[in-house]
Amino acid sequence: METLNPQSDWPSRRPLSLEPPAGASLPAMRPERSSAITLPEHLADLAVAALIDEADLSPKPGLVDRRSSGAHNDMTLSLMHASAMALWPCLRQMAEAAQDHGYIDQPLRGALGRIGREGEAAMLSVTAGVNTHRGAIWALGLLVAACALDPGAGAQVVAARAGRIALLDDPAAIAPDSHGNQVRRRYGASGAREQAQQGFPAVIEHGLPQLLRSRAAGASETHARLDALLAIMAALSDTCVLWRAGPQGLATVQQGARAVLDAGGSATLGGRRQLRQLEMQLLQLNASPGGAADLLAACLFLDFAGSL
Ligand SMILES: CC(C)(COP(=O)(O)OP(=O)(O)OC[C@H]1O[C@@H](n2cnc3c(N)ncnc32)[C@H](O)[C@@H]1O)[C@@H](O)C(=O)NCCC(=O)NCCS
Ligand SMILES: Nc1ncnc2c1ncn2[C@@H]1O[C@H](COP(=O)(O)OP(=O)(O)OP(=O)(O)O)[C@@H](O)[C@H]1O
Repeated sequence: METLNPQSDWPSRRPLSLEPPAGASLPAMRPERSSAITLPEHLADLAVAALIDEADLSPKPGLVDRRSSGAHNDMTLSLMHASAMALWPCLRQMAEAAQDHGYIDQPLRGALGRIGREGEAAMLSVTAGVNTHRGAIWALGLLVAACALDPGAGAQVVAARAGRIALLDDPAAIAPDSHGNQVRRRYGASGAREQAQQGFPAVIEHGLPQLLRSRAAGASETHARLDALLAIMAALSDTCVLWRAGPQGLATVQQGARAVLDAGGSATLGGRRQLRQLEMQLLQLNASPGGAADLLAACLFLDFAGSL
């Protein structure tokens, strides 16, 4: 585990402005589907767009964004982009496997597990071993597969279907001594696996409703997405935070995220003050809400896919 070095001159340690940088473009809108591409290709396009929009979204507390590398000293924004793009073939193959198969069963689960592990290998080869998107491959892989099984379905149905896939055992899965598993043992916490198995409640009950509420209240797309991230952070048992900062750190992150929303959200002066304080706390804890970031990408994917 990393230790905080207050003397570090790494730019990510400095809390920077909480305003979107001058000249930053608005997040990309949903990529349109051209008649020349297949449904699995389109779903992979949407998932990669969601990953790139998540990485670009600024100012995110503790996470890699356009301003800095947050609490990470092994990742940059360009690495996140390269990693997201390297995942396109694996996401397309997961959607193809589901479309070809047509229903949920053990062989489909096995195929998705194999493709997911190949996707992780592709990610690690592009990033020279850095875990940029492990949790995102898991969440988005399940969601593209669920979407390919029934492209007209709404977000809640897609997420529930993804949960049914996640509930099946993958006989070929290796049980690594991952950070998530260690935190599960130490604190009895639930993590990425359970979140998927429950049908992504952090996205369906918190992230997506907040995205829609903030848009309806007139917030810009950037602020609506930041509010969605904060709503997920406030509700999630994020094993990335637990691993680096323990239960006390997780409580600080959840309460801090809730305080931004209670102050009116990221678009308001009061909310921005709270957000700045949360960012300083995360940097002091050397913690980053990586699980919430993955679920924001999942939320953006479901938002894009909603009108397929
Ligand atoms: C289930 C996964 C994510 C492993 O989870 P585990 O908690 O053991 O690992 P790890 O500590 O590496 O965490 C994974 C990542 O999940 C994200 N995360 C953390 N907490 C949460 C949470 N509460 N909810 C959602 N995501 C979270 C973080 O980004 C974290 O880095 C997955 O990598 C896996 O088992 N893959 C096997 C291959 C497979 O079956 N793929 C299928 C694709 S459909
Ligand atoms: N913008 C982002 N910035 C940082 N992490 C992100 C971002 N988007 C998604 N993540 C997720 O966060 C996870 C990386 O977090 P982290 O580096 O804390 O995990 P780790 O490699 O398990 O642990 P550690 O780095 O503490 O040893 C990735 O799996 C990734 O999916």
